[in-house]
Amino acid sequence: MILEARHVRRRVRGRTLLDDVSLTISTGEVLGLVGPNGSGKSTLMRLLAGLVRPDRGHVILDGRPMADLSQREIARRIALVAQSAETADRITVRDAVALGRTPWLDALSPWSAQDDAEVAHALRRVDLAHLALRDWSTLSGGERQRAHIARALAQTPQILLLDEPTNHLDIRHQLSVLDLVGGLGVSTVIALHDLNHAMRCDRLAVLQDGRLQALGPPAEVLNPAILAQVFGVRASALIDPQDGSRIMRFHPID
Ligand SMILES: Nc1ncnc2c1ncn2[C@@H]1O[C@H](COP(=O)(O)OP(=O)(O)OP(=O)(O)O)[C@@H](O)[C@H]1O
Repeated sequence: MILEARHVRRRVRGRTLLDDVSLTISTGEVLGLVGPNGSGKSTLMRLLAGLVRPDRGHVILDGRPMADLSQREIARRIALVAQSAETADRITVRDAVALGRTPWLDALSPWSAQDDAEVAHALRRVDLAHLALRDWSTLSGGERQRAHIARALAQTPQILLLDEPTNHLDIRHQLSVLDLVGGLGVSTVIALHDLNHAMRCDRLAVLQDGRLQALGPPAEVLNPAILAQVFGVRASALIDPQDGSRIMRFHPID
């Protein structure tokens, strides 16, 4: 399953939010999307999810223009966890996650034991099985975030789009979400602000003012020129003595 943006542009009320962005998400890769606030990451996510259409260019899913696919066909292949995802209040966590099964259900395929198993598995993966019967409205921000990820996993997508999935999470759950994403084997686009977290991705796309500034392996993409131009910082690299991995410390450029 390959998802591709070809020269997409998105304008809203005379403002260009994305301009001539082209990228391909290959099977099984984790593509990180980074860029300053307002650079167009969420807009690109929504285009890739088929929620909005480009007014120039195309989004192509497995060789077919997204515009030719029904929402149901898209939802069987792509799951989005949006930044401010909301769910109706009077619902248990389990039922909220079960909504992820919707694209797979119809009169000929009613809810089955298989759907139960997918929901239970998704809840376990995000460490929420113990809260399955809780009322959604009682969850903390981070628990909600993990429940949204579980809902997306229950959808069993071939492509997962995660818009800043770690932003409400404590450090342990941030790491567990990143480990989970890395181990899923599902093509994933993940918008991140923490550039050290972004280093774990297979490739990075850097957006600035709606334009793609760089695309490639993280160590190449987050070079001094891009860090200065796009993020307004310089980095010093430190080596973790425990495993030899490289960590960046950032300093503002005056
Ligand atoms: N419907 C809209 N009408 C007008 N401007 C919009 C609309 N939606 C988004 N924008 C603007 O488009 C730009 C890109 O927004 P977007 O949410 O894609 O950025 P982002 O990179 O995800 O930002 P952040 O890191 O702050 O979440 C922003 O300047 C935003 O204010």
